[in-house]
Amino acid sequence: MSALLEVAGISVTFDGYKAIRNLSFEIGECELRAIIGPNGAGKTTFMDIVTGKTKPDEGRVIWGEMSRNLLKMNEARIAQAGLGRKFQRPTVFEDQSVFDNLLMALKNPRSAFACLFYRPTGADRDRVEELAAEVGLKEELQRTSGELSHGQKQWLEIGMLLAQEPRLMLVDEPAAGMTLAEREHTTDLLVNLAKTRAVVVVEHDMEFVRRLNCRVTVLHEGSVLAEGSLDHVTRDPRVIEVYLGR
Ligand SMILES: Nc1ncnc2c1ncn2[C@@H]1O[C@H](COP(=O)(O)OP(=O)(O)OP(=O)(O)O)[C@@H](O)[C@H]1O
Repeated sequence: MSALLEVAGISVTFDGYKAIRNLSFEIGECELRAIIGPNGAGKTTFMDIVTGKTKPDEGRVIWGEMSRNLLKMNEARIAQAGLGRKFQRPTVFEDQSVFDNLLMALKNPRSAFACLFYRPTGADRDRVEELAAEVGLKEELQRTSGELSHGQKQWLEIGMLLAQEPRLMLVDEPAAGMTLAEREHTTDLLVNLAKTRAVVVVEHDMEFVRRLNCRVTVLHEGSVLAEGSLDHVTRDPRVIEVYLGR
């Protein structure tokens, strides 16, 4: 399997502290991957580098079959190239309905002129309904987004990200603050999404990661410490040491 995203030998230093050290990582098309690691392991910085928010001091970040160099692109161009990122805190427009939030997220022309005269087409409405069904919000389309539960807001934001048709979605701590039922829905949703695109989930909740039933990458001190199934990595003495030995 050829990689969709290839990160090779990246390093980043902040004020003399090496937050990422010679880190390499690959993910293929339609692969689901969990990234775990203790606080300060470099998970957020890693995602910042892949999405163009932070530039590494060294290394390569290569994307897609054309082997495009993401380090030469800014955040907006990286997003256009097909990398979508979902941050931990939902940022939906609370005063707007679920329908309108999804509609605004559709991949339509975004010039000021086009926005001013924008009227949704039948195809736009169908796509919004499809997205709502995909994330489990079909019954909530007319509700004001601010009324949704925390979990539902997260799903709405995942739907808004999906509207941009990313080939790789980076999802930061989706389970945080969710009820058990919401967590279960979210794992099913992510597993389903990874059937048609690559999904990277950064998560602390091990039960959640277990339910994802996917390959796991363990980061520690800015490098990959272990990789494999959750059972494989949690049996690794170095991983046990990092999580329990201090
Ligand atoms: N802008 C910055 N300036 C200085 N140090 C930074 C900066 N960003 C991150 N760091 C440091 O780099 C290291 C990695 O941080 P990062 O946030 O990537 O870890 P993390 O694995 O996401 O942690 P958490 O699980 O707590 O979110 C930490 O020691 C952090 O303090």
